[in-house]
Amino acid sequence: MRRASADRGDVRRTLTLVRPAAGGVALSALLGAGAACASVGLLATSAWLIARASQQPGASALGVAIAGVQFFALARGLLRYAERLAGHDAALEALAALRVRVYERLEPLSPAALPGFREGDLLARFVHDVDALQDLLLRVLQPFAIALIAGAATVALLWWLLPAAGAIVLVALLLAATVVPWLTARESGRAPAQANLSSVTVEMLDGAPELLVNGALPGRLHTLARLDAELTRDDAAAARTMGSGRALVTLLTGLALWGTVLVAIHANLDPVLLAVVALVPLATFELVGGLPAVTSDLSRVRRSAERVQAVLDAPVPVHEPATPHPLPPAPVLRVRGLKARYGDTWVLDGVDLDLAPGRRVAVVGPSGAGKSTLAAVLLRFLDYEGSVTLGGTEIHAFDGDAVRTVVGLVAQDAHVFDTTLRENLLLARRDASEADLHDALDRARLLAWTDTLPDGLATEGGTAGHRYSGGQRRRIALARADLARFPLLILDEPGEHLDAKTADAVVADALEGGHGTLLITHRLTGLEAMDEIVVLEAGRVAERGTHDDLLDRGGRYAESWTRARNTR
Ligand SMILES: Nc1ncnc2c1ncn2[C@@H]1O[C@H](COP(=O)(O)OP(=O)(O)OP(=O)(O)O)[C@@H](O)[C@H]1O
Repeated sequence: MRRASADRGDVRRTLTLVRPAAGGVALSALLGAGAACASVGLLATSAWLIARASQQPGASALGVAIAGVQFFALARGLLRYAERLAGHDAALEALAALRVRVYERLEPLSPAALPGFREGDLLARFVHDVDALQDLLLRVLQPFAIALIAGAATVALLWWLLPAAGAIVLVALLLAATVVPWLTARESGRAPAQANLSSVTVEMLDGAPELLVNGALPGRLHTLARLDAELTRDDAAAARTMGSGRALVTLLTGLALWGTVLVAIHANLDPVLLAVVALVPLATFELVGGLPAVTSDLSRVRRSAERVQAVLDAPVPVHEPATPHPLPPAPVLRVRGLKARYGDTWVLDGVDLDLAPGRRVAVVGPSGAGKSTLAAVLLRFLDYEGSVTLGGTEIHAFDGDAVRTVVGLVAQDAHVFDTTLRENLLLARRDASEADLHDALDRARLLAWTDTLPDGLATEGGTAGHRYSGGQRRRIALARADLARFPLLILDEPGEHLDAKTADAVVADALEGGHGTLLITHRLTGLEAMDEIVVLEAGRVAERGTHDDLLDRGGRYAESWTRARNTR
């Protein structure tokens, strides 16, 4: 019960999101109702014309009816065309508004809070579920409104001709519009089943090499086949209930037709009008016949609304200011007593740090110490407590995107897009010239490699740049950061997954360029060049100083450094 009202709440909230399209939907429903009424009119005038013509009156007696048939036939076609146009226009407008809304919500979630959703599931929510929501307008609200208006018009016409016939059709229509959809209503499990299928497929494709090596692929394929069978079963069950619904409506239509004919005969109705009374309900029952599908669509839309609203309701990890402060001229970061958390778990507690152009700071510490979280705060991906100022102003007073024009990131898993090398570089600066690209590649030491590529910068890298080596991908990310010319740059594990020689070279090159550098690393080599090394442990600063200071102190850093040197 609580679930049903929560679903209704989600549908209602979805409706408020698509409110800009309300005018278009109302217009399209009116046009559709007009087309349905024209169908009723066409059937009525045709029935009258055929029945009257069989009595062989003069041509003048049929003139108006002939004009009526032409008018209704033409009006029906034109109105239906206009209805489709207006309806799809409104639905596409609503869809665009929804997609933008969901995307706007995903964007701030992506760096810190997306792990709450499985990748494929998120894709299904963004693509299938948002798509399904347009059906709320086109396949639920609109058909219902059209059936209501056209049904009322038919009953009114019949009531005027013969009240008993009007009453019979009214009862049959009410049964077809309420009891039949209620009988055939079923919970649609399509959205979750489709999301499961999508999650497992994405995960399987991403982890294909590991699954193959560990012999786990057959198991995954089996799961995939089971989920696929579930989806097929759900679709088949939906088709069966829909078929039963349609059969019940057909039965009601037949009974209503017999009923109207019998009462018309009993009332000694004029034979010409009897033909009209017998045929007119057909057009309306055709519309009502679609209502069982509407309830099944509504159930599907509810599931999708619930899933989309879950994304929209996910807590935002960072709050943007209502009126952002303009960026300061001096890109100087000052961190004092910084605390940060995920949910209720604090992962940074009392961190101090200073970063300015030309200054090099390394943050080292064991896995889970909070190094990447510190980067997330400085990049405005995560809210914080304590103080983090940029040019003297708290960074939460600036727009997050503006902060990220000052503080750049070369992430541990920097993404290389499935496009050309040139496009991957231009991501950092759209207006970069060939000379700029050349210089950036040179500084990232990629030129010797790119010069050997037959297609040069037009070389495609494949999915996530898998046609490049790990070192090349890392250097592409460095070249991108170089092009963007960030005054302050965070390098998150630039040497990770690279052999020691390549890693040392990448780190050394990354420090060049005059920008302020925050180097996050496990590797303790090459840190002699840093102005300060901050050792984080469980979110707190355990030690800080230069490489020599820390070695002299003989603490945690000196211990780790000596151990690392001995294993080299
Ligand atoms: N998005 C997240 N949601 C919840 N907890 C998180 C999230 N990201 C990190 N954590 C937790 O916060 C703590 C600090 O993680 P963080 O990634 O900052 O550590 P790290 O020092 O960068 O580790 P590593 O060196 O392994 O990358 C860890 O306990 C981690 O499990």
